[in-house]
Amino acid sequence: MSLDLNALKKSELHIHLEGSLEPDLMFRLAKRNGIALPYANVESLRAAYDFNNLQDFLDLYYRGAQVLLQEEDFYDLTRAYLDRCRAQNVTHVEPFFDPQTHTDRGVSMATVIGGITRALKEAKAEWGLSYGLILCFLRHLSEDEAQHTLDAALPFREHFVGIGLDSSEQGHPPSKFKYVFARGRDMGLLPVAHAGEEGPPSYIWEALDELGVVRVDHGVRATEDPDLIERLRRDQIPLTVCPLSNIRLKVYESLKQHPILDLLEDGLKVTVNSDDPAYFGGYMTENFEALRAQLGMTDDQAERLARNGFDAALVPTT
Ligand SMILES: Nc1ncnc2[nH]cnc12
Ligand SMILES: [Zn+2]
Repeated sequence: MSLDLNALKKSELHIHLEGSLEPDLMFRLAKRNGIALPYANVESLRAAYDFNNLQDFLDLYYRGAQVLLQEEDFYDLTRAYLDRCRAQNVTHVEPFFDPQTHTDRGVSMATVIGGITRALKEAKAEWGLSYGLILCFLRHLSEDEAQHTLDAALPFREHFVGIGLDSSEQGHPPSKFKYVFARGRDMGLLPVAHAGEEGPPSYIWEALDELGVVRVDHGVRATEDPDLIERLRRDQIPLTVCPLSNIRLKVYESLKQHPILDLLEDGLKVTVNSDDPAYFGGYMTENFEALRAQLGMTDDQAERLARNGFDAALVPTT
């Protein structure tokens, strides 16, 4: 009998809440808010989930997020994701949210953070979930806009523990956000950043040396730079790897080419995560199952990957 990957206790460190918006909820919220979607039904929306790269996906992801308007919408989104966590024995989560995607449409920071944290607190009280929320800056926008976003979030400082960097990677190096990250660090916010998903290894170096990140999101292109691999191993910098995402966004042609298990065996602190599960065909269990089916992940490797998810957490886990 092999290990039950759904029952395995797991921690998720790389999940965009907006990326957990399932098509049926998207349609329900569109109806509730009187928003027209450019798709006739859930099936035709799902059929559009055929991406050639990160930008292709982001275009749909930002459009989908437009159905989120009221506090209740952010609550329903987060609650639905946390219900999946409970069903898959994910007992700790450190989710990202993208305030600029919402505040730029006139939705207030209070509405966004209020809905998300209500669901997180409820899950903690109901079934003992532990969590830490991470506010992400959109890297295709300017550093000034990121500074304004941090200002707008300050009244809610107690509700998030970290700052992150996401959206279109190519052409938007981490160094572009050096000052806002320095300010966030001074406030005690823990810095993380997407780097080396589509961007070159130099972006991972910048995330480490210029933003001072304590964890790298994706980071898979580190495999192109042996000195960087040595740095990540020496300092045990966690990588939040997202296998199904990397296939859907064509970072790798198939999981058979994915380096996650080689990185694990090389002594790097790699973790398994879902990224945008509603768009990429799976939550945590499905990601672990794909690694077993396609890469021959052993039970021992699954247990080490799951344990790394807890070791790499920013805040205490249950
Ligand atoms: N995989 C990803 N990379 C960069 N930005 C994102 N925003 C949501 N998912 C993302
Ligand atoms: Zn991501």
